[in-house]
Amino acid sequence: MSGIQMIGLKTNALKYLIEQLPGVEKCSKYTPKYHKRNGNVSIAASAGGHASAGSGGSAAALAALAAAGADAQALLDYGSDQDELQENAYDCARCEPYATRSEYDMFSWLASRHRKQPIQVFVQPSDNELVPRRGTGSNLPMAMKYRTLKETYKDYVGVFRSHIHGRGLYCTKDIEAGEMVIEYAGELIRSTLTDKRERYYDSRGIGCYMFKIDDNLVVDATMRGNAARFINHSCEPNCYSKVVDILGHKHIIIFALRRIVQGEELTYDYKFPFEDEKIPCSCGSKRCRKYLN
Ligand SMILES: C[S@@+](CC[C@H](N)C(=O)[O-])C[C@H]1O[C@@H](n2cnc3c(N)ncnc32)[C@H](O)[C@@H]1O
Repeated sequence: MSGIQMIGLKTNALKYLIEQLPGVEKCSKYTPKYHKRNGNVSIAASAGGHASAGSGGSAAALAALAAAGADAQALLDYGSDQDELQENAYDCARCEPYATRSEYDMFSWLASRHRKQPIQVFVQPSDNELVPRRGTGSNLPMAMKYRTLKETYKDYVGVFRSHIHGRGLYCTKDIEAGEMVIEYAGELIRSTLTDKRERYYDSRGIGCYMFKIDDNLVVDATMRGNAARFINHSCEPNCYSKVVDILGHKHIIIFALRRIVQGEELTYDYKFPFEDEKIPCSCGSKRCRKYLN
């Protein structure tokens, strides 16, 4: 098998596409099969590009081309009036950076509208139905519940595009009231460091994700964290956050305020302090306070 065959250049579908590339008319040694020069088109180049087989093809092709009208002609003319092809500044289109993505936001793809969100399924369990538990809402010691949470939380949550803001965390499997949902994980830092870090993140255009534990400690989830950092605020939330002492260490745990069904966005009240510079709230709840702070 020749190299040309191996990369598929002998397949008709590829020939059909390549012959439409801008600048192709400059390949003087190549005779186009489908997109003949000067608008002289073969059968397969008709209208939608679907090859019509059989002998009466040329008449059908002409009819189809006439039906396609200006569009087909525009396709054939494409590139013919371009004198020089532009060189790619990065040598190759594959090396070109994405123009629409923020340079430092590694997770902007999570908000893609092409990521299918979990479908909401409202099934109320009947009173005598045994609700499956995963040991994060039971009367077990906090350390045991926390261990179960670490092992299971990824089965229950997922990050998707949010109607509230950017990305949000969604419930992918029903969660019972009182259960641990996820830990707000990150780097535990002294609060004296936060201003310096915030300035650094701002200067680099990096979105800053921090959660205050108390006056001395802050969890910085900006560079090292988990999906909890994508939880949006709601004035009527379905979760709440609580600082929990587990074996002598402080952890921020997000708990379910009520039963949450698959497909619901998880939210908690940020309880931001009142400030003059307002952040408008878009939680959309009936009891929305209009601002986050
Ligand atoms: C921890 S992030 C939440 C994740 C964020 N949606 C993202 O995609 O990165 C917190 C920021 O999200 C925005 N946000 C969260 N909840 C909001 C709400 N209800 N209304 C408006 N903006 C909100 C605010 O800019 C807030 O500072």
